[in-house]
Amino acid sequence: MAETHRFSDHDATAQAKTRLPEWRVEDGYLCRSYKRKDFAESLLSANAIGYFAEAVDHHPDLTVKYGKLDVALRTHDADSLTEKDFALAEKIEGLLG
Ligand SMILES: C[C@H](O)[C@H](O)[C@H]1CNC2=NC(N)=NC(=O)C2=N1
Repeated sequence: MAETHRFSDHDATAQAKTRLPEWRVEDGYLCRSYKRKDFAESLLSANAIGYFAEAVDHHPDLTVKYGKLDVALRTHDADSLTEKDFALAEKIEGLLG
């Protein structure tokens, strides 16, 4: 099944480059930082991501800062990056990018 395909670091980096040019693969996580106006906007964006994450039962690490939201995705069940991470990152990008 496509969703359980484990991407090697090399393939994940290639996927990110073509599908999600603003994202990077770092320490086994698919990551992006979004600039926001202030803390309230970072928190609002984190909540919007949370809504999607619950809907697909896949949960990014979110770090809410003043003016910045850090997003990091990994499929812990597979101990790897998988299609689930890229699919959710694309949804997040459509929402916040
Ligand atoms: C049982 C449940 O579906 C799993 O524990 C899900 C929940 N959310 C998850 N989120 C992330 N990021 N990785 C996972 O492997 C994961 N597993």
